[in-house]
Amino acid sequence: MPELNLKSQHASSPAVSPPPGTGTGKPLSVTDLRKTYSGLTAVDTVSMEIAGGEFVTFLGSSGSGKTTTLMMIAGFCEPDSGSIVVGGRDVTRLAPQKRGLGFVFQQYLLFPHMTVWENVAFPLQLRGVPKAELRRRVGETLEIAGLSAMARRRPRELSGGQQQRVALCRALVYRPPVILMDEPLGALDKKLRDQLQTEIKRIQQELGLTVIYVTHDQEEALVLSDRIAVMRDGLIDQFDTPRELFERPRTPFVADFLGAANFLPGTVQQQTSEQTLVRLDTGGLLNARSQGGAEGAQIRAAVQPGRLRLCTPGDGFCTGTVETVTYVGTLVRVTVRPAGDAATGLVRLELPAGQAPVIGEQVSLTADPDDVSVFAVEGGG
Ligand SMILES: Nc1ncnc2c1ncn2[C@@H]1O[C@H](COP(=O)(O)OP(=O)(O)OP(=O)(O)O)[C@@H](O)[C@H]1O
Repeated sequence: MPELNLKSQHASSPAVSPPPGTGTGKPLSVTDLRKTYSGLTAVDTVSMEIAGGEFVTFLGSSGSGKTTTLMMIAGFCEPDSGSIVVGGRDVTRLAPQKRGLGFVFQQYLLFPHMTVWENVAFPLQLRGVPKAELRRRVGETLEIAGLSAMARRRPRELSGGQQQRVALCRALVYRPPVILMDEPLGALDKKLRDQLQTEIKRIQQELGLTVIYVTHDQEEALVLSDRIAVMRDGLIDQFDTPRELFERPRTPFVADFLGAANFLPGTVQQQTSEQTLVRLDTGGLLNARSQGGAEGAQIRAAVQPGRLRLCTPGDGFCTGTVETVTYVGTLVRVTVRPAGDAATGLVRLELPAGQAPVIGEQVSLTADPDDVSVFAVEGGG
């Protein structure tokens, strides 16, 4: 893929000058959106406010309601109730083509008999854009996506990644106020995905687009998004920045889905307004910043593998024996069998490779209270 020099252009003049009033993404708000399919609730009162120019991702496991929510915003699926407002205009009952939104799906849906140029020009022709204007816009859009040299090719003469970029161009070319993308990189291999993620993010920032993106890939969501809505069973568990989701997960599901957290069982020993002191089932004491409930309440303390550290014996909240050590580039993944409680299970750590312990070594573990979240155990006092 040709390296685009959008960064340097960004400071002075954007690579594409957005037509007045249409180039920058518009805000979007969704209120109490709900959809059921013969008794099954696919989306359950989803509400959110998205700012103009924001990149928002719906992240969740299969069947959590991501696509249904996106399709309701797009207009391809009628909500049972709720409303959708784009740039101050209520579009809830409008046909998809009247909402003026752009779409990019996993299937590229390019016209096979048309060239790249013709595919990208198509939405402008539909809208009756004058020829000179059309030529300028198609040319600019292809350039942004690094496709100018391929304008005369047909889709079958392109790689999967190139075809997906054409699909992206087709959505970008008429500068919609919001672009909706449903797993657009789902069919591509990892390397191409990484490349295109960078391209999508760069173009989005360059043009100030509002993007709503659907994926079940946590890493992709973290790389691309200003904010992520983590969905489960048709509801948004948490809608926050990647950092907040990672550092302050509000539910065990978010802690687990975002970072494959360790969950350590214990009881609240002392609760102050600032901290929770937890007596772990393994015997040690662990401080957490978040609220854990009344003293004696059963909880689970969640901490991400990358936030655990090795420490000198006696300083940590738990000791244990190293069971596995796996090198992953500059990091090492370590599992530790904690002493004191067989039910706690293995604790997973991610350490800089230079700090790797050896299998069989006795280690002590510690964590900063800011990195520990505490969740009540349902029915647990
Ligand atoms: N047309 C339909 N008819 C009946 N049930 C549907 C229909 N579309 C979706 N569902 C159901 O609604 C729920 C949410 O589906 P949805 O496709 O929104 O989930 P998703 O999070 O996008 O999943 P995936 O990642 O697998 O695409 C699922 O239980 C699904 O089976």
